[in-house]
Amino acid sequence: MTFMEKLKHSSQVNRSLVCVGLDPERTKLPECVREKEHALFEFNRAIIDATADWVCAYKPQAAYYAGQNADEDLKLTIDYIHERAPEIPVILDVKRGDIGSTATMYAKEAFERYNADAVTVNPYMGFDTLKPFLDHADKGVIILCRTSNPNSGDLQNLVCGGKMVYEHVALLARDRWNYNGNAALVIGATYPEELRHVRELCPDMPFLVPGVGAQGGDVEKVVKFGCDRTGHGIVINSSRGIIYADKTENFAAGAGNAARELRDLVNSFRD
Ligand SMILES: O=c1ccn([C@@H]2O[C@H](COP(=O)(O)O)[C@@H](O)[C@H]2O)c(=O)[nH]1
Repeated sequence: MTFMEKLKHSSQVNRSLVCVGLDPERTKLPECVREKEHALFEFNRAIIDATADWVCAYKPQAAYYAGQNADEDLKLTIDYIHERAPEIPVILDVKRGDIGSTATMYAKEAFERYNADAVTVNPYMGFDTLKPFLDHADKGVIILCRTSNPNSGDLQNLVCGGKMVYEHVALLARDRWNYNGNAALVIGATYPEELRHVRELCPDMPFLVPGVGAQGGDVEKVVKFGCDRTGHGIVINSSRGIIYADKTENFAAGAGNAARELRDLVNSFRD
């Protein structure tokens, strides 16, 4: 199955538009796992077991593994998701972007070394830097468009040629970069009006929407403005809001409850 087919299937089977962000920070882990070998993986494994029935995707953010000298934990985590919940796609959040020859190696890293189903990419350097990812027709390529952070408008809202930069990105993704039907966009939950606008520009494209939970995005607006005409088309990510819902040794059950509650809240706003 391609990433797009897998995502459609998992969101239907689990009736979910929720993605759990697997962004574990060693110092924040409960004591019962912190000292274990491969502590990040052990933490993730318990979270995956507790949430697999409530989500449509998992999104490990690569920085949490690279920054804590834990690449092996990332590999173990992705392998475990494929084994334990093979129907749920893995989005590797790395926001890559570099010249074509280097991008080819980044694509190999994401899709061959880590066996991710989809990857996030930064479009700042243009099409030739995205092509090595987009050419993997079975993999998802999720392009930063209007990101959730406070200063995302510094560049993304600049007007050139009568349109803002993020609008150019959305139109390029729709008209030029989606030649394999595997492109998607990142739109932050913290910018619901922009989400509404990009949905108008790209009625059929899937969106990864981070920024609910810890960043305070409005779930109702995300669902109402972001869903496509079939009531799908968005993957709503929450990382800290789910994985740290309970900081005790009952953390996994707490994450399971938080994921189920977010799924149900999202579904309460779907048509
Ligand atoms: O615009 C963006 C793009 C990516 N992210 C990533 O999503 C999660 C959000 O974590 P929370 O704990 O739910 O705030 C994190 O991995 C970011 O790197 C984003 O927040 N905004």
